[in-house]
Amino acid sequence: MTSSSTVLRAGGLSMSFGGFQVLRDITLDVGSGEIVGILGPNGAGKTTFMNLLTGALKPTGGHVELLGEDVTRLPTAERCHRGLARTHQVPKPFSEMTVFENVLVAVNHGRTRHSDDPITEAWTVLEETGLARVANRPAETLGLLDRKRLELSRALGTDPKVLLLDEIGGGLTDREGDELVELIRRIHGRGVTIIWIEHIMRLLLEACTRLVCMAEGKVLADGDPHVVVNAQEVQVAYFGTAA
Ligand SMILES: Nc1ncnc2c1ncn2[C@@H]1O[C@H](COP(=O)(O)OP(=O)(O)OP(=O)(O)O)[C@@H](O)[C@H]1O
Repeated sequence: MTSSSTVLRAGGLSMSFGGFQVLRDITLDVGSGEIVGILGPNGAGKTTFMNLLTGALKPTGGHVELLGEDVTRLPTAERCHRGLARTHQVPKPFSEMTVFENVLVAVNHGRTRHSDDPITEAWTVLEETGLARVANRPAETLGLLDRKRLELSRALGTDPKVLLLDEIGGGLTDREGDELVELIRRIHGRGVTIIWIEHIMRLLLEACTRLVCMAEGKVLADGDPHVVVNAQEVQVAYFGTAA
């Protein structure tokens, strides 16, 4: 049974592509106010899992609950209106629009609550994510790091209750990584629950209250981040050898 503080629930989620089973019976409850990191080797099924949570893919088994309601059959846009936003591993902005316009679209069309002042709200997001300096540039002219910041900005523009991040830290310097952790903590401090898929373990250990390790489409370990990272089965799955 889902606890009253559970904001997102994967109930026995499975996914197959043709005869290839990518996810096997994944059950995960995410409570309000958690920052849950998800790590696992390439091909573990992390992005597929996120795609099932957001509705980009329909599961071959199991269900998804958002804020206590079954949303398994709802499309991505409807889940977004209910408070579930994501970033993509490969940024997907509206390329010919400016950075500001991209976020304005999110503010105007990604929320249930009508914004009385979408321009100020979009600007506030860009200031928070550090993109105000390039607000008037077409999105297609941004480098990779700013495209990732724009992914995050567009997600924040929808005013999410639950934010899913897919490898947003890749390619950052140590200092940029520190800034990202700080930003994610700030967003979390406003009451947003966060699920963060990432390969950079340092970032997850610094930011997350809980860590889940996936391998071969299953949850291998789930709990305190330092305990999970040091678990022998996680070391073997992730590094190929025990520490
Ligand atoms: N649309 C698809 N059709 C067929 N196979 C797919 C499809 N999407 C993903 N897969 C396969 O499912 C497996 C899991 O992929 P997924 O992208 O979810 O893994 P991941 O853990 O996110 O990996 P990475 O860390 O490399 O991003 C991989 O073997 C992948 O090739």
